Amino acid sequence: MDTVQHVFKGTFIHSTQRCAMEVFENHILGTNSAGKILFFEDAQQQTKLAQKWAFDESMIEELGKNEFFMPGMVDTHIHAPQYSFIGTGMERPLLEWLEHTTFPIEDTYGDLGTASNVYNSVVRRTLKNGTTTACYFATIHTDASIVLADIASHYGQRAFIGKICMDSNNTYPQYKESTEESIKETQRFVEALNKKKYDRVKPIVTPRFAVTCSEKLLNELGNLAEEHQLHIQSHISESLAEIKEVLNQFPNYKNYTDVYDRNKLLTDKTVMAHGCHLSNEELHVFRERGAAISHCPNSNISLCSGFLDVRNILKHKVKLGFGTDVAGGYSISLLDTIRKAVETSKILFMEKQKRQKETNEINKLQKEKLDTDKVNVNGKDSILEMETEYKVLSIEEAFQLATLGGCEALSIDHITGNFEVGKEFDALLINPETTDSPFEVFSNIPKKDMIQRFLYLGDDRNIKAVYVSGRCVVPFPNNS
Ligand SMILES: O=c1[nH]c(=O)c2nc[nH]c2[nH]1
Ligand SMILES: [Zn+2]
Repeated sequence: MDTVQHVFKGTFIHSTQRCAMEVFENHILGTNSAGKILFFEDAQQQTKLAQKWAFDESMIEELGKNEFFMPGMVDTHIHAPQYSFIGTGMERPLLEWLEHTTFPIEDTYGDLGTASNVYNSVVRRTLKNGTTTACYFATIHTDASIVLADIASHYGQRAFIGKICMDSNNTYPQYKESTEESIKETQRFVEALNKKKYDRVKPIVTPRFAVTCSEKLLNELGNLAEEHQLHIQSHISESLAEIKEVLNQFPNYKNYTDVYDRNKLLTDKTVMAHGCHLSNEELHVFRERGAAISHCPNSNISLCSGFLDVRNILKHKVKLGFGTDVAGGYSISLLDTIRKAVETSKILFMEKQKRQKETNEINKLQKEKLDTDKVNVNGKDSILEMETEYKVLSIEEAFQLATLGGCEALSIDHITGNFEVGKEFDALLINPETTDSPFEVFSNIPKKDMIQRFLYLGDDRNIKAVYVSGRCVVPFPNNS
């Protein structure tokens, strides 16, 4: 029989595919030595569960009155080396920002000391802020990318690590590799990570974006991913200038999505960052392939790239997770992403409302004109089509996307993402009443309101502990 490792009692919140947020008060959850959830039931079943699973009731860890567990958050898109310049240099649009800020700094990561220092910081900082799974871009340097994998594994973060591939760079030519080198080094990187047999760290094939990749490179990377059944990540349709560049570089392709799709880079293990300007036709292809989008609202605003219409992505049933996109995004916290995603959706809502009002007014004038002129021929064609009702992304839906949604996007939702029995326990213990909490909990506040307040106002001071696969990884052990 499974040995019980932890038993927690108190309030738990999580999402399922059908329900954005479920709150379970007075519940009891047990994990085994493999970090999997053995039981999750009403605490009235405590004695029965203790007998069934042969644990002593004195081992139960009881949560404080307003404390609760939530699933760990999933950052589906983050650039580890860019953490060194987070919060600076965002006055330029994407392509200029890459040329002037990003490429020159990433180019220095051939130095393992630099890499080790920054990668230690970014893994610690993300974990402390509740990122239990991170999907990282590193740089083109293979050995430094292996260092990132070692560090993520050392701290117990669940991670995908990508050694960046790019064989063309018109704006900063010293930062690139030859096509052959890029493929050979990706193979070496994948082999090195596989050899290490990490528990929860995996390689991910990472063409930077079509702008810095030749067709041959994209093609070979697609073959490699197919042969070894690997995950894939890249960027797509982030800014209009980028799309123009891609259409110029790849004249024989129908659109940006087609460039990745015809090179086998759009699979059910693919996560593409941004997608702000994807057409509905392209979203259909995403849906058919089972490929995911990483929504990075902080970066989309910071680099003035565009607004992603989350509602339209969900309507097309494309898998969707959240990304901080550090350092195009200036915050490593997914709580910030949750807020920016809701705000972006509200901005789109207001824009649509304004358009609807104007459409109404035009239609009214048009109708009056038709009536007075008694013009009937094709009269209906003059009436503008009304937008159907637009529903703003709720804070609960944003919570769902930051947790279970991220796991779906990375195709690990069968492993973790909520508190279903059998899944690995990736979780955050939240204390809304910690002494230096950035918000107050007044007495008798309803639980749902307190949770909302944490999502809008909380930060790492409220994250008392972080668990990945049942192992407590924050607070950090004394010697690490
Ligand atoms: O936000 C972004 N950050 C990057 O580093 C990058 N590279 C290509 N496209 C990109 N977009
Ligand atoms: Zn990015």
